[in-house]
Amino acid sequence: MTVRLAVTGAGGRMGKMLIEAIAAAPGVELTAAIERAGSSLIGADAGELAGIGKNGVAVVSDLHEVVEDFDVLIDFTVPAATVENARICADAHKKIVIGTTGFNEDQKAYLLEAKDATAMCMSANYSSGVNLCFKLLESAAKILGDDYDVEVYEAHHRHKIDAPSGTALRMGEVLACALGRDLGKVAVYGREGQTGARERDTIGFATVRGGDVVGDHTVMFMADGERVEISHKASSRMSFARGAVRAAAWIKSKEVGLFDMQDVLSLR
Ligand SMILES: NC(=O)C1=CN([C@@H]2O[C@H](COP(=O)(O)OP(=O)(O)OC[C@H]3O[C@@H](n4cnc5c(N)ncnc54)[C@H](OP(=O)(O)O)[C@@H]3O)[C@@H](O)[C@H]2O)C=CC1
Ligand SMILES: O=C(O)C1=N[C@H](C(=O)O)C[C@H](O)C1
Repeated sequence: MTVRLAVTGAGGRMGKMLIEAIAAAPGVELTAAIERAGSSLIGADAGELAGIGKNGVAVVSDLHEVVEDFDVLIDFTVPAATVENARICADAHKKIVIGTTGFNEDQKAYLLEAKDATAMCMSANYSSGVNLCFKLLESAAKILGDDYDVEVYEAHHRHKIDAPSGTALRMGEVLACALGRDLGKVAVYGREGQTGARERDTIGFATVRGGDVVGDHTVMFMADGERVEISHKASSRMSFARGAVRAAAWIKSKEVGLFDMQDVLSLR
């Protein structure tokens, strides 16, 4: 049976890409598109908005209005909006795929609670390539161990509002877990001034913002005499959108619980 999908943030960079990806994927259809109240896009045709021609789905401003019209919501917006949308989905027992990054601790705790009421998939990155990198990083960290200094670099477009990227932070978590460290204690978010020599167990993060960079991530494992780098470079948001649509089709059959793209790709 066709899985009915809704997209919040329909006019955003990822929203438009998701509408296009849904139109191209088998077994799914777009049945609702939502933008923020007051947006000039309310009432527009979602297909036209995404540049793929009319699809007959009008953009609305209130998720409640269309909550019975879809099976799974795909949400790539901002943290406050995602938390509110997750609450509405949990109350209505609708599944949700979350791509938004930059949540604070309270927002994360709230989302963790919502998993008891519905099935949620939450990933900082829905591309298959990045999810492969998470596995490679785990292996590399276990094999290279404490003899190598580990640092995470990321670059994104000038419009990105959170830093480090959700993907970089997830990479940090994967590395810390594989190395038996607590990321909260060992993370260093940028360096400036008289920092002193690098402390052995730290995991550093470096952030670059500018232009139209879709998303670059590199983890460096550095020792005396050699360096290993594991890199991913996204050149189109379609890689994220296809993954999120795949996750939405996958999560339709789940009842409750919190999942991520590693579950969808059977990488656990
Ligand atoms: N997990 C993954 O694979 C990926 C995650 N992301 C994440 O997805 C999120 C969105 O990225 P991107 O599409 O580039 O961002 P955009 O700014 O292009 O899109 C965000 C959308 O959310 C809407 N929005 C903003 N504030 C609110 C609000 N308060 N209530 C309802 N809607 C709101 C915006 O509307 P308006 O324009 O009117 O403000 C816009 O349509 C980011 O957190 C980003 O990090 C991005 C790519 C991949
Ligand atoms: O904001 C973006 O653009 C992206 N955000 C995600 C993140 O924060 O990791 C994923 C991707 O790199 C693009």
